[in-house]
Amino acid sequence: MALTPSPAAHDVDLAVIGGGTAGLVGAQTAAGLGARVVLVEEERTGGDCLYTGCVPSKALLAAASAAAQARRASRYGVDVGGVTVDFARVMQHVRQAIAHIEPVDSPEALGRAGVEVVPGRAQVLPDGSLRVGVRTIRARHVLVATGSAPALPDLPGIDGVHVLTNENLWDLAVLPARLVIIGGGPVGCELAQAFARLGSDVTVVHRGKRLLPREDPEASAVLRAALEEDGVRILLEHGAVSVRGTGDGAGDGGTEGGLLTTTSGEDLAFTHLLAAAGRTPRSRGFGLEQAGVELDGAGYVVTDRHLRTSRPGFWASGDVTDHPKYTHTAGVHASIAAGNAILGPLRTVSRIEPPRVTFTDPEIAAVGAPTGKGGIEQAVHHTHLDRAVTEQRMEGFTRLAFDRRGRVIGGTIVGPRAGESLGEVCLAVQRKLSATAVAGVTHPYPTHNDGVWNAAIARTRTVLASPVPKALGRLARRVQERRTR
Ligand SMILES: Cc1cc2nc3c(=O)[nH]c(=O)nc-3n(C[C@H](O)[C@H](O)[C@H](O)COP(=O)(O)OP(=O)(O)OC[C@H]3O[C@@H](n4cnc5c(N)ncnc54)[C@H](O)[C@@H]3O)c2cc1C
Ligand SMILES: NC(=O)c1ccc[n+]([C@@H]2O[C@H](COP(=O)([O-])OP(=O)(O)OC[C@H]3O[C@@H](n4cnc5c(N)ncnc54)[C@H](O)[C@@H]3O)[C@@H](O)[C@H]2O)c1
Repeated sequence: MALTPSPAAHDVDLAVIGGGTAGLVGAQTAAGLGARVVLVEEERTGGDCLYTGCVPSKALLAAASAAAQARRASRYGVDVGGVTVDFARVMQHVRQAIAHIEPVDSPEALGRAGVEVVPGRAQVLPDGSLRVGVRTIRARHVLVATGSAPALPDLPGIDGVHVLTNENLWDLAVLPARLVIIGGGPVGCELAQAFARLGSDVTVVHRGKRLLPREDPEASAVLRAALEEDGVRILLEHGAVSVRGTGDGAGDGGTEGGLLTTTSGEDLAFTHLLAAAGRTPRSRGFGLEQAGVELDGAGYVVTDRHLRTSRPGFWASGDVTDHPKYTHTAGVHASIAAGNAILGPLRTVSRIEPPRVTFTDPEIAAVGAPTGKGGIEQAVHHTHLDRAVTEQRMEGFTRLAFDRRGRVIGGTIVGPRAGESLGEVCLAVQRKLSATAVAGVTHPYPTHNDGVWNAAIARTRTVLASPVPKALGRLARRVQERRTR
């Protein structure tokens, strides 16, 4: 959405720098509490999630999934015929999804919520005020919500080729013929599957031992098999060493082709190269450090549990901090930071590892304590999940982690729409529900979400079969027998 300059200069309660998810939620939270709020945005409100992250990537995956489902329909006895992908229309669908959501994040919507949007780049002055163009904003509190940018691997030759990132990918007019992706994290995996299913020849070069290294190892293995079934070539424990442009892929928005040399000495030819190798915080170049806001070694804004920075009156949330980089985390943390700024430091960030979903097929969904690390766990493999059987989608599993008191402290679900089933595990973890409590709730049959119920029931049975509950059961029976004598 285009921004138009606003003239007035006045003091406010909260100035927000950045109009992505964190900035939008922080500004609206403070305005909802009756505060006078301005939000400074240098490009367009909506941020990464709307324009270059969650929304376009999920829209692309939806198109890719349609292609994959059509190709695989014959497993159900349904023959669809040849599948053709019209990439221009796929990208039109992606833009339509963005356009549908855009008004919600627009300066007009913010204005209606009581937030004044100031277009331009905020510069923090040593006295803590902000300069935006010719305007100076003196705010009682400042929320830094400037997000992160894609990290470009520092490789010899990389300056000589056009590198795709999540920022410029959405300008592609032609489907990449040979796409090499550096990185096997969430961005690399989601986009590898999307492009492979749309018809690109995709190779992922990942230096870790497994894809999604932060998730359950079995989830990584299932995902690897799924991507390979889609035709993705996966090189694990492989780094990129250098890049050389060859010009082969020219003709698509100036993108050149080239060769990427890996640590094993292999030359991978590409028409398009995508960097999905992590993020860099946008914390430098606008006066934060000079104003006394401490950054860590990687450049993230250092915050305490109330999301205060080292400079009094300055708060931070979202990707610019060292917290997990998800839209929901950015939003929740921004709401905490803005509320604390206006009402006093009442709320702290949760210590629970936040929910996360990698939207591949199958989806990899997890929350709380990591699973697959050998704690108290209960797994249900989806060969025993009737809905998965009916859809021939039995490759996944549901694994719950428990503490010594039998409470759910984490879970991983791998399967179709696993992200939708994760909500219940989030509730159980957040509210410290026991396996017995989850097992005691009637769930509809047959659903993918049954995996959570079945795991809780299996755990409850295991606990009941252990010596102490058995002895208690015997004791209760004896008491009843005596009473009835
Ligand atoms: C490809 C991809 C897919 C993703 N998919 C998901 C997903 O499915 N689910 C999920 O939960 N998360 C997902 N994420 C992560 C999610 O997008 C981010 O965690 C989230 O957008 C971070 O929001 P933010 O507000 O911190 O930053 P941003 O959205 O980056 O917003 C920061 C804003 O600050 C502005 N800005 C920066 N500096 C200044 C300045 N000095 N003055 C004025 N303005 C400034 C920028 O222009 C920008 O608009 C994905 C990320 C990527 C890259
Ligand atoms: N569905 C979602 O919620 C979703 C989707 C996409 C992104 N995100 C967020 O965005 C963040 C960034 O994602 P990402 O995938 O770019 O980063 P990441 O840090 O999660 O993963 C990048 C991977 O690339 C590997 N790598 C880095 N440099 C390399 C090199 N030179 N050669 C080979 N491998 C290399 C790293 O070992 C790492 O595991 C994520 O942490 C996540 O929070 C979320």
